[in-house]
Amino acid sequence: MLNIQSLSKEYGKKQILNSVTLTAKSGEIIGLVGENGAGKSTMLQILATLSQPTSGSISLDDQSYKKSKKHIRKKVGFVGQDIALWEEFTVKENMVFFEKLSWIKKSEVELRQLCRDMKLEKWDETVKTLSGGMKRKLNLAISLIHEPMLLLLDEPTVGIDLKSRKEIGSYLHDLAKNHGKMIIYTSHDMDEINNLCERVYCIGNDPFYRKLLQEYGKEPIIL
Ligand SMILES: Nc1ncnc2c1ncn2[C@@H]1O[C@H](COP(=O)(O)OP(=O)(O)OP(=O)(O)O)[C@@H](O)[C@H]1O
Repeated sequence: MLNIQSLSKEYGKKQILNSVTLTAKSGEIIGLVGENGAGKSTMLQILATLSQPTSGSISLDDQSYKKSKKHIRKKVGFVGQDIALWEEFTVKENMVFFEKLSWIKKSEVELRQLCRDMKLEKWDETVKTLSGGMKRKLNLAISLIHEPMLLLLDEPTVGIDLKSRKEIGSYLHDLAKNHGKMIIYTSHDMDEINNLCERVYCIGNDPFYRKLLQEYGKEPIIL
């Protein structure tokens, strides 16, 4: 269970997140929408322990973010908007490198299967020769090596072709429903959010997003 209580974030005098309270259970996929600059990435970065909230508390499976950062990091997978890969290494070398940093060990066969699950077959190709979408698939595969229980995905499918998006969506759905992962997902693609997420939160009380969510038959939940 992820438990976020009265979470606020300010940058200087600018309030980005204002007393956010939200809980998520194993198997849930939660969508975050909102205009550019609303605070979606800020929220994910805090949940990934990469940024500190100004106030409020977070716990994952009753472990406090404040007290157990090291343990929390073992349970969280994060795919940020920026691609973070070794460009001169092959796909395989990137997977093996990040596996070495992981607390869960994986064989080469398992690492290759993770890439296949993301519809990435280019095992021996240098990352710099891959397309943007392929790099995103590799980033996603890397985020799953340590089998996180909470997966934070910040616009993970930007640039990924429609067929692969659909397949990755099914894979994420399976991860949540059959393997008990919690997933928090941001995207500007409302169809994607609508298909994947049972609960959708709007960051910032913007009438445009309230209306959009209603049009999609989602109860708008405002943060
Ligand atoms: N390190 C920082 N210092 C100061 N302000 C910041 C910092 N990081 C983000 N911000 C500001 O916080 C606000 C929220 O940014 P954030 O990246 O979370 O928005 P977002 O909803 O993810 O936007 P987008 O849809 O464009 O990705 C923005 O106004 C941004 O300028």
